[in-house]
Amino acid sequence: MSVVTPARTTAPATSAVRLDAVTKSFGHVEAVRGIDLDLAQGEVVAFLGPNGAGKTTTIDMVLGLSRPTTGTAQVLGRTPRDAVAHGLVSAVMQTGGLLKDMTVRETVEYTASLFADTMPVDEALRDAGIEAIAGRKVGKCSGGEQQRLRFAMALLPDPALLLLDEPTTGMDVEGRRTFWNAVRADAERGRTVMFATHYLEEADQYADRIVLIANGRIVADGTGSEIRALAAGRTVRASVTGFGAETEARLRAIDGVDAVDVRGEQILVHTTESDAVARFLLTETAARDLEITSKNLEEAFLSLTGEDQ
Ligand SMILES: Nc1ncnc2c1ncn2[C@@H]1O[C@H](COP(=O)(O)OP(=O)(O)OP(=O)(O)O)[C@@H](O)[C@H]1O
Repeated sequence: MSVVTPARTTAPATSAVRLDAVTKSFGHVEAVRGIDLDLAQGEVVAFLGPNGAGKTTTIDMVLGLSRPTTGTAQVLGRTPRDAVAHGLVSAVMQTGGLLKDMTVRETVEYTASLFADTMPVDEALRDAGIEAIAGRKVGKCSGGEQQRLRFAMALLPDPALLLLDEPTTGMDVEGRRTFWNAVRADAERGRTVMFATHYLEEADQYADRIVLIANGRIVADGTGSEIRALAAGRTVRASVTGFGAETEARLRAIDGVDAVDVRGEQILVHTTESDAVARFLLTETAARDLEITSKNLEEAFLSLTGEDQ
């Protein structure tokens, strides 16, 4: 494998990742149902979504491990396979691929020997924050240390794009923090990073941009605070008889209301201002059985995709 065109010399106008109307089906399962995505070079982007959302399937297509059923995937203006073959893309996966009896340094040295040209092993160890444990056997490393080791291995070809698929699953809080600080410090130097996660806090803390995915579709795309606002809302439910279009319009006009669903006598409102909505329903309509619930991220995903209806 040869290493060409480091990130900084690629034309800035080229997207790091570009997906156009990408779908992926496995038999009857539509894992990805039409994703358009454009990542600029140097962005740190979280791919956030619940189990089965289609994160891994999408990342596999960006890595060239599988092809879209329809649509196109491009990485730095090339096909994913071509980009990988040119050493432009690396990945840190959740598990696998480490030999317990080798030391951390030996593992990185061995991986480096598989490439025609790599960054110095010491530099990769340093950037991944594992210099101090370079002499330790892999089998004696914690889960977090092993992930930083995988990160060091992924850095060797100095890839323009780094993909991480739920890299901190099973790690404790401290392990997570150390891991992400290493990734973030490295990204400051211009690398594009795309990572999949279940954790809103992780996405919020370490990504510049969050792409929210559910049921194979992008349901929101924005900064951490924009996405947090979606998850921070509450759901107000009530039964109302004689709820007309004019009342519904007034309800929708209340600040903070972002979705109103009327099904027969059941009214369901998603809002960041649940007190104002409750007050309106109780004083201006014949609402009864009013209930306010916090919306967790999973519910936010479901209502955004309409899967809860
Ligand atoms: N090889 C496959 N064959 C059949 N179905 C698959 C295959 N790979 C994925 N799927 C299905 O596609 C959907 C999306 O899976 P995917 O692994 O991409 O989700 P994910 O967001 O990465 O989930 P998780 O967070 O649980 O890893 C799921 O319903 C999954 O069962």
